[in-house]
Amino acid sequence: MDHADTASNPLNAFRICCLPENFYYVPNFITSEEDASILLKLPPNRWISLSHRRLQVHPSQLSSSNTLLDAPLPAWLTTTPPILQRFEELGVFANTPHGQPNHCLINEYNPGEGIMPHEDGSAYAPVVATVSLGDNIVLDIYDKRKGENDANDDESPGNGLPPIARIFQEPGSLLITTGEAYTSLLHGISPITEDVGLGPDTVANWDSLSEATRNKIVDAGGKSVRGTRTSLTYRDVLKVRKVGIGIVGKR
Ligand SMILES: O=C(O)CCC(=O)C(=O)O
Ligand SMILES: [Fe+2]
Repeated sequence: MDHADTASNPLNAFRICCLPENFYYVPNFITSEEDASILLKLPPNRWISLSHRRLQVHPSQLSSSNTLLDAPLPAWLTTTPPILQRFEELGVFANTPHGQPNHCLINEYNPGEGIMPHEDGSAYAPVVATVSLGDNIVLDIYDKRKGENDANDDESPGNGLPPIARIFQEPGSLLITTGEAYTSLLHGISPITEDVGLGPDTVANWDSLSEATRNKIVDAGGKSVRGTRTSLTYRDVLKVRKVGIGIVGKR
């Protein structure tokens, strides 16, 4: 690691090497106590059931034109624990229009659940910061281009080819996806009950995992059994509509 490089961009210390730019994996971004306390604060009445996961959207869903109605994110997603301050220290949203996230999608996956390969799209600045809670999970990364042999296979997002990389996310970790990694790649989570074939050659961020995690995977023969894993995916919505000002000004 180059010190000058890290001084100009603190995230450089966490870049996952050998993947398209840029994925950053920050282990222990929050403590296990903070992890547990956020899970307890998730409002039970905000879940939207989808076919292979549950979802919450804070502060609210985007409009059909991808516009966010201006409203603060709740304190349990921003200040207690001080997640936004930690983003600032790392410069996560330093180059986005609002300089900080204004939107958070929360996903919950039980064993056997997942999310199809997809891209997050142009409603957001090209930065997603994902805090993982509860348990381990593997994120699969796919090339967006179609494979040469599957011209008729529009049904297979991620072009039907195997993932180009796998990123193992421990609870308490932060994964940042930005730049080319945001715009040129797809990501997804397989709807399976255990992630298999894991090791130094198959997990892109293997060297950043805790020793305990690595030992557990190795002892299990490259396997990690899924539990319930929740993700907080922070984003900066480009179009924001302020409410109230126009009404106050009118007579
Ligand atoms: O749960 C994750 O880590 C991925 C979620 C995701 O891709 C999304 O919400 O767009
Ligand atoms: Fe996504």
